[in-house]
Amino acid sequence: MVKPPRLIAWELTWGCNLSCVHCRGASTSEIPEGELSTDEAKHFVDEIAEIGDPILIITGGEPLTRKDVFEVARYATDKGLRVALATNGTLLDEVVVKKLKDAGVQRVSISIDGSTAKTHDEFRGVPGAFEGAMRGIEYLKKGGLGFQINTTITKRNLDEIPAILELSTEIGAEALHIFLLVPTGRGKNLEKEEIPPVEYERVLNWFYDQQKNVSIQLKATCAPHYFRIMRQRAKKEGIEVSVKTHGYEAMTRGCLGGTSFCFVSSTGDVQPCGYLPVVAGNIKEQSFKEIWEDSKLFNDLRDFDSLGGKCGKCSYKGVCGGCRARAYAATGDYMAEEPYCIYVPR
Ligand code: HEM
Ligand SMILES: C[C@H]1O[C@@H](n2cnc3c(N)ncnc32)[C@H](O)[C@@H]1O
Ligand code: MET
Ligand code: SF4
Repeated sequence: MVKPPRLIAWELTWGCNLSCVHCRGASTSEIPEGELSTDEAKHFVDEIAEIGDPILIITGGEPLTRKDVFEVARYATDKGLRVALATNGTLLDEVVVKKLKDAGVQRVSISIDGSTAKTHDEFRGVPGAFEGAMRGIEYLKKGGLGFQINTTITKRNLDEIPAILELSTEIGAEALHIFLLVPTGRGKNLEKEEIPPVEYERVLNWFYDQQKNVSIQLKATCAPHYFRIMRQRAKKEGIEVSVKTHGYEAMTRGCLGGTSFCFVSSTGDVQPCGYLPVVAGNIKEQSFKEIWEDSKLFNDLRDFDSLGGKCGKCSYKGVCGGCRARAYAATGDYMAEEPYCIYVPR
């Protein structure tokens, strides 16, 4: 039996008020064609609830540009899903925060891609984006809604990551989740902004060390090599990786796409993640259950022994798996080896 997903990121709309250089989405101010209607959105929630009770991350585009976001969130909460909202923060105010709370939203993520307004605004394409996000965070705090910071690491902000961690702690974030740039969507020509593999190794080792120094939760998302590094470091320290020593990170793995996570686009395409533009099926044409359980794409991704190149030979393939989106961006084959890993399997 195929286990249901534990986490679904749902691009409720691709409409957005910012224009970030790296965005995986189309994210324009135009009204997207073929976007799920409110009824279709609710039907999708019904289908998810039929097979499980995952964390549902309502994302975008900018989900707060869609008027029925609260109605859809409420509906999902009532169906027993744990709802989180991913936003750039600029459209939050007192009323919006109250509506999110009333809809049962449990946590909000705010994207911060620079420790200063200059870096963040240049990244996000709109002056005032940083100030808007900080203002949004104040509203969340006043309204008593917990939040986490999501940061995408690129060459531009690599040196600011320690300052972003400090800022996240200072402003009272519950967690800092780091993402590593995937050159896809509008960011597809940003290969030159990806940090080189040795820098990945360095920043992820730094991240491992920080978990011992700070009280907020740190999580490496879209950085599958972290889970190898965690085990290599623990081995050196002479400790076993367990929930007791490494918390939640001990129970999860690098790439979750297709095994316990999937992404659903604004038009209903089901993908392993938002950065991998390969479609398993569309929920307007097939049931979500059928797509999740039976599609070739998801079944390929569940078979770690079919991974190509060095990922297939690696003893860490069970805990890492490489970034399938980066492999696809580099080669056109989503099962190919992760191109940004320096580890040589023995
Ligand atoms: C509860 C609050 C949380 C929020 C607000 C949040 C937010 C996000 C966002 C915004 C994304 C990117 C999705 C996208 O737009 O493509 C994401 C991705 C992801 N998150 Fe979280 N997250 C939360 C909790 C968690 C937890 C508890 C986990 C534990 C497994 C998790 C694991 C992931 C994974 C695996 C991805 C996949 C990224 C991808 O492949 O597209 N998140 N999360
Ligand atoms: C939902 C989160 O995904 C990030 N995000 C958007 N596009 C990309 C990309 N191409 N690569 C990595 N992260 C990305 C956003 O900055 C936000 O923090
Ligand atoms: N627009 C939101 C953000 O910037 C969520 C989706 S980003 C692809 O965090
Ligand atoms: S990353 Fe988020 S805020 Fe930025 S353009 Fe994309 S959807 Fe909009």
